[in-house]
Amino acid sequence: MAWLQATIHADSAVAEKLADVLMDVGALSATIEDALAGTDDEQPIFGEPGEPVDQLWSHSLINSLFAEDADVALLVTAAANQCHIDVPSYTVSRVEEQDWVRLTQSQFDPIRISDRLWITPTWHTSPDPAAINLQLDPGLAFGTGSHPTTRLCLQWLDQQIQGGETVLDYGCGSGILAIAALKLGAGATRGIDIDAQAVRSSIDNAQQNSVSADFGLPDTLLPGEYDVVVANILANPLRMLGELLASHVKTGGKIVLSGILAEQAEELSAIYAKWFDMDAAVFDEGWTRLSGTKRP
Ligand SMILES: C[S@@+](CC[C@H](N)C(=O)[O-])C[C@H]1O[C@@H](n2cnc3c(N)ncnc32)[C@H](O)[C@@H]1O
Repeated sequence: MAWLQATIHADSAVAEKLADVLMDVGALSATIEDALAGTDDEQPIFGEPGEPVDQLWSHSLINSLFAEDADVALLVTAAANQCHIDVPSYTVSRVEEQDWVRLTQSQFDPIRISDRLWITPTWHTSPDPAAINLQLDPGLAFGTGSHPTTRLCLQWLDQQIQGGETVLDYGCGSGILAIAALKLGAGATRGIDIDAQAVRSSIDNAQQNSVSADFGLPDTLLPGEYDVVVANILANPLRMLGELLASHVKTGGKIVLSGILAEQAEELSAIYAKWFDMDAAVFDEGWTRLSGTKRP
């Protein structure tokens, strides 16, 4: 089996509408990308939870798949007519069927966090069987270890967990931080997420790694103080959650915050300095980790 893929150059003002109409006229899929991705002129677009992104790239490409026997020229023309635009320039190529599972798996290699900590997909053998190995597959929840925000937190846990600490992972996603903390020797660990799918993924991933942590939605979090609270969420929720997160850290305990862009670090650090003696920020690929020690 094979498909036809049309790569369509679209004016950003109509790209979204054109992609929708392509689906209406018979495309099997239509995704919009930055036409300049991978070049010096690529345009990063950042979104925050609760702040919808209404921005599109200035030059967009629509990649649209059609059945092998579809008349792509006819369908693209019909879609352009419905959008009241000239037929855009496009190319058509043939996409052969592949072993998609194998292809996807080949894109995820084991990730080295430190000499002693690796994140390894279940279909790989661990590069260092003597190391602490988290077995984690890409799934429906954020947190495979490949993103700098997660890596920054994993590095902190790797360097700071001594053994026996209680840890709260707020915004647990795949559960990667809670699971890593346990594997590194932490004691009772709790993970919280607003997304029920993330809570389910965390429970599955903990089982996969033979560790036991409690995961739940925010309303399951009882008052109580932890030695460490780690939250890789994004600046906007972290601004609002300061009081709550601080209330869950013991005096002398640690807060670890990630998901913060470098330019947001100073402002976030000032907010959390209300409760914590803040450490110097650590940066990775434009992202920041903040940490601090709770004052009495
Ligand atoms: C960037 S992911 C981090 C996942 C994982 N902890 C990691 O480090 O890779 C952020 C997670 O926080 C969750 N989240 C966002 N806002 C939240 C909130 N207000 N309360 C709890 N969880 C939240 C999201 O659903 C998402 O799973």
